[in-house]
Amino acid sequence: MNPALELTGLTKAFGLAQIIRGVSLEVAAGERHAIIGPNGAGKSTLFHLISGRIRPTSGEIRLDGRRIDGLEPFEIYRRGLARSFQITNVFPKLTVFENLRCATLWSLGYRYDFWRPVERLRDAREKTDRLMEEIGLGPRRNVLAGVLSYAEQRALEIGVTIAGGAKVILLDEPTAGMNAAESAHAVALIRKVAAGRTLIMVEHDMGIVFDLADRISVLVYGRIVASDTPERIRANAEVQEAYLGQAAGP
Ligand SMILES: Nc1ncnc2c1ncn2[C@@H]1O[C@H](COP(=O)(O)OP(=O)(O)OP(=O)(O)O)[C@@H](O)[C@H]1O
Repeated sequence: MNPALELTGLTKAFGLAQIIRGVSLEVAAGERHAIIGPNGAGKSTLFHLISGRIRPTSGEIRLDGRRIDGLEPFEIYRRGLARSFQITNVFPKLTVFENLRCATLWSLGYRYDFWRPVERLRDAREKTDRLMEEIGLGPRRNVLAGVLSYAEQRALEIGVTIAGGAKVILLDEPTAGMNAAESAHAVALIRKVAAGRTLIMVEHDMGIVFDLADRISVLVYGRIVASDTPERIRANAEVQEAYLGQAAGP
């Protein structure tokens, strides 16, 4: 079986600055994979490369065995990889339901079309309702997104991300800015939406990373210095030295 996502010899330079310096990584289907590393290591750049926002200088990216490097972000999205963009996907003056329906309609192939058949709209409504329940926002159905709590907005944002039926989801710091209770709630949600999907996340909170991830890759100055189970990463001396320090020590 192909890995869900495979990076081979990936590099990215901005001018003379080599930011990603030969990253090879396989993420299995269904895996929850975390990418950690110090500030400036290149984690966001790696996400930009995978999601098509920027193109690699060299190397290859495969989604379920098929090359995606060089494709536009919307083409990569259509092939089943979606990335959360932290709030920016959410329209504040639309309700929770309307936000999710927008994303669902788009994913079902609706564009502005006067003649669209009503049956398919019913499909969209049902799909939207299921999605809203999945992310736990059923009780907030008719609330404007702009007045949701921050954590609820992040949940909505995850809903918008998965609306298109993506099999691989990239989450960029999904608990950033949350208090402990909100983070715990977000972790439960991530666990739920990750079921049956492949998840790759960048997260700074080591408690969450070690709790959620099946495997962890440590990126330091544009190179993966270790990629392993949480237990082995915790015990890895090079990782301790490069990044974790006391924070995740045994
Ligand atoms: N468009 C760009 N042009 C030039 N340099 C860039 C560009 N984008 C990122 N960089 C540089 O690449 C390096 C890695 O940045 P990146 O944001 O990927 O790191 P990161 O691991 O996500 O950091 P953080 O944990 O702080 O978010 C930084 O030194 C940054 O200044």
